[in-house]
Order: sequence, then C-alpha cells, then structure tokens
Amino acid sequence: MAIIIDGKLTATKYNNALKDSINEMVQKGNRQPKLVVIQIGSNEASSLYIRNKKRACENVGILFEHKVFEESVSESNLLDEINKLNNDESVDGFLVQLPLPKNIDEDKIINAISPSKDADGFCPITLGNVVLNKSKIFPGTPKGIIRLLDEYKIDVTGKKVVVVGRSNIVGKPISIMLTNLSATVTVCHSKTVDLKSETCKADILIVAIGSAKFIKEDFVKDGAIIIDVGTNKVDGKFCGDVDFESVKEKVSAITPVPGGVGPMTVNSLLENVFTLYKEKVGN
Ligand SMILES: Nc1nc2c(c(=O)[nH]1)N[C@@H](CN(C=O)c1ccc(C(=O)N[C@@H](CCC(=O)O)C(=O)O)cc1)CN2
Repeated sequence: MAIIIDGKLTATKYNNALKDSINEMVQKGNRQPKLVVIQIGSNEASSLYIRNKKRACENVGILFEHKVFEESVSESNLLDEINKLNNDESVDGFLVQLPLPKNIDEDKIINAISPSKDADGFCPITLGNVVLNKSKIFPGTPKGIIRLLDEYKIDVTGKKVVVVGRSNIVGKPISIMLTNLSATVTVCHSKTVDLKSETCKADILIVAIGSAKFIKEDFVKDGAIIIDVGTNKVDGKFCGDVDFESVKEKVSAITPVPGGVGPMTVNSLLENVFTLYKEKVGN
C-alpha cells in the first residue's frame, strides 16, 4: 500500500511555525502582516478557496481583506484598484483570484501587480527570478509541492519527473523549480504524442490538468510517486486528476485529494505574504 503524502498535516505544521514567527514580530512591536484578495464575480469554487485563505490568515495572525467586484467590472477599474494596492503601505501582498471572467485580460492584470506585493508569485518579474533561481517568492502550488517532497524526504536529484500540464501557475513553474533542484523534467500537455509512454517513465509524476481521475493505473510506473494537483468536483465530492483507487496499489506514495497539495498551496501563500512583510518592516 502506498504512503499517503499528507498535505493537511504538513500545512498545519508549517502554518503553526509561521504563526510563531508572526507572533514574534508583533511582540517586538511590529504591525501585523496584511493580505488583500481581489475576487471578480462569484465563481463558487473561487469563493470556497478564498474562504479557506481567510480562515488560514486569521489562524496565523495575517490581516485579511476580501475585495469583490462585479463580473462586469471594467479592466481599467481593476487596474486602478491594483495601482492603489501597489501603493498602499498597509498592504504587504495581494492577489487576484483566478480564473478571471473572459472579458478581462489575465496577463494585463497580473503584469500590473508590483513584484513587491506579489503574494501569488505569478507576476513576470517574480517568475523571471524563479527561473534564475534567485527568488524569495514562489507560486503557491509549486512551492507547496516542493515542501511536501522535502517533508517526506523524497530527493529529486537526478530523478525523472514528468509534469502533465503547462499552466503558468503550476506546470511551467514547477518544471523550472525542479530543474533548479537537479531533477530531469519532462513537461507533457494536450498535444503530447503518446502521453502514456511519457508518464510511465516517471519516478515522480505531477498531474495538473483539471480533468477528474484522468490518470489511471496504466499511466504509472510501478513504485512511482504521484503528486495530484487536481481539485475537481464530481457528484459533489472533491477528486483529483489521478484515479486514486486505480493507482494506489501500484505506486509507492501519493497525495490524496482533498488533503494533499491544496492545503500546501494556502500555506505557501501565507509564507509568501510573510516574506513580503519582512522585506517591508525589516527582520
Ligand atoms: N490567484 C490564484 N488563483 C488560483 C490559485 C492560486 O494559487 N492563486 N490556485 C487555484 C485555487 N486555489 C487557490 O487559490 C486553491 C485550490 C484548492 C485548495 C484546497 O485547499 N483544496 C482542498 C479541497 C477544498 C476544501 O476541502 O476546502 C484540498 O485539496 O484539500 C486551495 C487553494 C486556482 N486559482
């Protein structure tokens, strides 16, 4: 039976450590860190994730503000709001919850976020620094995956890692971060020819495609380690991009959904906010 890589437990451990660090800063007379989350529209999943972020912030002592805009908001109004937040000294970091409505240009919005306020680690300058291996801020899900591998003493050096999915927020950054850690990384996507033959070579298989239970037993090598980034809802229940029941006897370790990568994404966000805060108030 595979080892279950417990993201909930790991996130709780690191959230508690962060809570202590924030407490220490506040005891020294510093203000509390602050995160602002911008939501456009009322996507149900986004609202749930934002509630999770709010609860997590409150637990560790980060002030949280939720700004909601109508789906019909203009791009220029949003850019004005971002500009205000870039210049608001009481805000350490902010993010725009994705996905955005179709009428809003995601690149334009993310490009407008100052790197000094980039809580998500999605803006081009942050990502450039991630590529160059000199960033202190990292996109949340990739940072969480690397923390989980480290926590379970899974050394990626020289390992064959296959990433399925090439999104700007997961697939691309995790492939670069793992390359910087000396893994041998292959990125697969919807145009990959013979996906199965690629995934079956993976010592570590990372799946972020947003398609429920897509990866089955015949896509994985015996003893592989599976990191499932999917959060799909089927019949009212969360499930991953990997068919857990189908692969569980074949693999050596696997992240569950829920309770795997998701909670680590939130922990990484909180850590990013604290990093941005320390840059402002000093150590
Ligand atoms: N601006 C951003 N938008 C999005 C991001 C992001 O990092 N920044 N990532 C995802 C959504 N996401 C965070 O925003 C996210 C998704 C899932 C979870 C999570 O904890 N899931 C739980 C299941 C839900 C639950 O039980 O409450 C789990 O897997 O255990 C956290 C964050 C896209 N958009």
